[in-house]
Amino acid sequence: MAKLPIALIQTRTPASPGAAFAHVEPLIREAAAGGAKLILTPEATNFLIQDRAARDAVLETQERDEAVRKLRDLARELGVWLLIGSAIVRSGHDGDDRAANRSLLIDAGGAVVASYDKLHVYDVDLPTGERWRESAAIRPGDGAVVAQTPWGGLGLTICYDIRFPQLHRALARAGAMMIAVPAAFTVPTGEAHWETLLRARAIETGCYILAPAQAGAHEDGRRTWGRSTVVAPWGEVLAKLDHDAPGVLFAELDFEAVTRARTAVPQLTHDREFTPPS
Ligand SMILES: O=C(O)CNC(=O)[C@H](CS)NC(=O)CCC(=O)C(=O)O
Repeated sequence: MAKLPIALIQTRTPASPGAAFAHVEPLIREAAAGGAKLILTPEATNFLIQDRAARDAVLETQERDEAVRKLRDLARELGVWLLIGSAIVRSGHDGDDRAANRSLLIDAGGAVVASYDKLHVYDVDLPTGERWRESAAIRPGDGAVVAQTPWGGLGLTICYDIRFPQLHRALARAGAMMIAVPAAFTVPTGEAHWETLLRARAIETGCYILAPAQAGAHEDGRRTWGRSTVVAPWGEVLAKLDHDAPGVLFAELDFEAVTRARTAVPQLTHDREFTPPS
């Protein structure tokens, strides 16, 4: 099969959907002009805000969110597939006013062809004093998704999901050849864990890992790690933005590398049932 030219977009997303679209649009145009057929953006592409009241003031449904609508039009105009790594949108669940942290896969005609709500939410107290309670504002999803693309299965995950290897294994066993890991990693955990986690998930699954990241000092005062990365199925870093500025990262995926990795080490067929430790 022919090789697939892709691009990861690294963003420093602002705090409103209008500004967020204006920020990401030229980067996506650059990616398409460079030949990418599949373009992936980070977690929280439609706005990045910590403050709950400020977030609620701009929160919209997936259909009404300004950035999501304009990104769908842009995918159609450019004739590319676009993974909105995530958009923060109304979850649509009665009696739960929390949002969904949702990946949306847009086809080259602008249609939403797959969506995934982040499963694992980031409730963590870091040694640096940074405190995160994502569950207060985000309703976690409850299903895993392998989206079908013209090039093969694309497993959908978001950020903190990278720490749960069983999810990735399930995606690979269900046909994923690539796994998306759109992120907004914190700086201390990015420095210590980011590349190692991405490489480990690639090695364990024999999938390409595509990890577009939020980067740098955001409007709302937070800092994210950046370092958007593509890892090949054998575990080597194929491409990386080694900084925390916005940018475009190009790579070419060769799915024969998936077959080669899985033939060399057929671990996905070697899972065993076992008695749990007591
Ligand atoms: O809330 C938003 O606007 C966007 N979402 C995030 O920033 C999320 C939840 S707070 N961040 C992570 O999952 C970081 C994970 C991480 O850093 C790790 O696993 O170490």
